[in-house]
Amino acid sequence: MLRPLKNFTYLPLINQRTIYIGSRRMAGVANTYNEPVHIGVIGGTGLQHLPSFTHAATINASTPWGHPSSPISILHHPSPSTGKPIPIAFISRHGLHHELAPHEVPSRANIAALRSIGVRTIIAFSAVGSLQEEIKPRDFVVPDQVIDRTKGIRPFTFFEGGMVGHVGFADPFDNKLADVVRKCGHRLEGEGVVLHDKGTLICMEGPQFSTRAESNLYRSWGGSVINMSALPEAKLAKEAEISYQMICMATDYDCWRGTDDVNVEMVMSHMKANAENALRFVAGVLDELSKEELEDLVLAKHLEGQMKFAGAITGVAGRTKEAKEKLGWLFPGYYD
Ligand SMILES: CSC[C@H]1O[C@H](OP(=O)(O)O)[C@H](O)[C@@H]1O
Ligand SMILES: Nc1ncnc2[nH]cnc12
Repeated sequence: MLRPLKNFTYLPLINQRTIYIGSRRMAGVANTYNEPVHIGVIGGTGLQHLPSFTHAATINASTPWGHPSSPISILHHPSPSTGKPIPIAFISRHGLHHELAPHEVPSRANIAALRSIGVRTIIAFSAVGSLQEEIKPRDFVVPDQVIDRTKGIRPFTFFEGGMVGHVGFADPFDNKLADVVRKCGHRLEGEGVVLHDKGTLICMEGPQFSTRAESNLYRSWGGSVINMSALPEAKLAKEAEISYQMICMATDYDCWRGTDDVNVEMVMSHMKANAENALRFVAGVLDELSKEELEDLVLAKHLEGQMKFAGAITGVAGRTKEAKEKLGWLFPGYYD
């Protein structure tokens, strides 16, 4: 069994009386959850809900970096080994109705809110364009590298305003978690799921799609797939000592082929047609992560404490009160 974290801090909660599951409006779901939740899922385009899970609570979180993209839904996933419910925290990246553009997603609030309720492992889902012929629309990719083509307009770090931190980002995703995700994806192969084990993900600024010249440039760099959402999400997860892996589903060939240029309708129709596989993939990963032998991975024991030192480069005399307060909220006890 996963144990409660030490130093667990509860979120300030705001009363909420109404929650949404799928298209159903439900009243009376709890607005607090008194156990730590270790696994988070961030749903992207076309994956705004995880409808097959039991909805245990809806948390309206507030962080020093604002409110997350959506209320956090606490979902119960039955552990395949014990049958006991494992709680999962779900956030819809673009809001409950896709009202947030990629550059408007409050990634710091999303990551900070998830960490504050105990989350140490995040599975993030994304609809991506394919930059390679062999990655066909509806194929899944577990990327292992990222090229940053955002434009510096999104807040991208927790360490600023009087406390400097430098975290390693050579591997933007968590290799151990990636292995679990790949294993689960391969189990579904032959049932309509095609999985590519690796890939370089280009994260562009958007919200406009790429020009043809850009698309060809990214191909010449060895890019496999493209989206607008991996960054700063993956950077912030790394800073927050959270094990993070993105699962990508190709929805188009961007515009490099010269025919069938990407548009929103194309993305949504592939997402809709393959949503069942996407949900099965995520559920399979959650099944696996619920196993007792993966407890240390789920708790990201291998990352624990790394920011104590990475964030202590600023001498005590140089630290501002505001930075100390904000980082103290994220990492209770680290910089006392
Ligand atoms: C609707 S097409 C562009 C949009 O789709 C992807 O979203 P997400 O990564 O959240 O699934 C892409 O990153 C863009 O935000
Ligand atoms: N071609 C594309 N470019 C950027 N983000 C995307 N998301 C889905 N398809 C995309």
